[in-house]
Amino acid sequence: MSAGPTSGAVASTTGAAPAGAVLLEVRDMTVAFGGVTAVNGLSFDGHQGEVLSVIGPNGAGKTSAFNCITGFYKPSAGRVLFDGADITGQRPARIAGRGVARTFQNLRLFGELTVLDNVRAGMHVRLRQNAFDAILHTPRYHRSEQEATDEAHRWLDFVGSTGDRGSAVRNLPYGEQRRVEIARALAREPKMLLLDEPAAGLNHGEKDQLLDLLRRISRLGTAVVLIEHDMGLVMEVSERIVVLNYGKEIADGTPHEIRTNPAVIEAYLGSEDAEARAEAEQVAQMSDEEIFGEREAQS
Ligand SMILES: Nc1ncnc2c1ncn2[C@@H]1O[C@H](COP(=O)(O)OP(=O)(O)OP(=O)(O)O)[C@@H](O)[C@H]1O
Repeated sequence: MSAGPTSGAVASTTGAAPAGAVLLEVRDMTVAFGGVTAVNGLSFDGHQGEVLSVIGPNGAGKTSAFNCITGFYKPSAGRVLFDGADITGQRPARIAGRGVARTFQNLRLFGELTVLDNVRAGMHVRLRQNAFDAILHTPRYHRSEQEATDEAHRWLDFVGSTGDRGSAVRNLPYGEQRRVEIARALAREPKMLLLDEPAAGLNHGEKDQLLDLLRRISRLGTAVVLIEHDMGLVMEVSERIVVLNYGKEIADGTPHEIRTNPAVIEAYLGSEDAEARAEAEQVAQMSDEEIFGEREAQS
């Protein structure tokens, strides 16, 4: 078993592919629910070590696309390739085993389990234990359990979790629970991490911490794919942005290209959804210096 974030083990698990290599290939993906076509012929790539955001007004098909990539839905048509392998329609556990981890729009932690056990649950697939070890509690089993506990602590440190790690996770404030969910996903040492609206419900300070965390995850060599409505965060953290509207991709480019793309502005401003219009206004009011200056200063 690897030794967690402080050892640099995560970067090594991202495989031999060179930085920037294509990791995820979504090809002509369609997702239909009865009469509703949630995703309509979507194609995009995700690259190793990249922060990619998928944005679009409510109902644009972002979560449905995530669900297909991670095996929670089967696409009605099209293919998903990850790290060169066709994963279309595979079960979530199989896809996770290939190095794809995710978090959910609505938290999916084991509420009654401790914070520590929630994170340890994220790494059980990697533990070198067999039934023999587990039943007889062999020295190898104890060693492996201790290593898992140590590693869970390191991931919780990494995400900046400060809550009581021995208490039930449901007792933690919401922002803390979000961090624990990310720690659990990272404990799988994924090649790619998909985050569905990680800033939802966070206060200003927590969003700043999330921005910093996303950058640190990216520096580990893990590709990050983000669904997010907070346009300030999206513009600041993303290397590339894919924009969906009514299930179709309407743009794919850098934050600057997306911010000035007339089709994107129209999709947001033309939306009946007040939240989407507010997002568009938020971005329109930001200057390039405001969005990119801080990033350049830190890079
Ligand atoms: N399980 C489902 N059954 C039926 N319709 C669904 C299902 N999941 C999503 N849809 C529909 O598919 C469309 C796309 O939904 P989806 O949740 O993927 O959009 P989204 O871009 O993630 O939206 P949001 O930003 O609000 O989370 C919507 O019209 C939605 O009502």
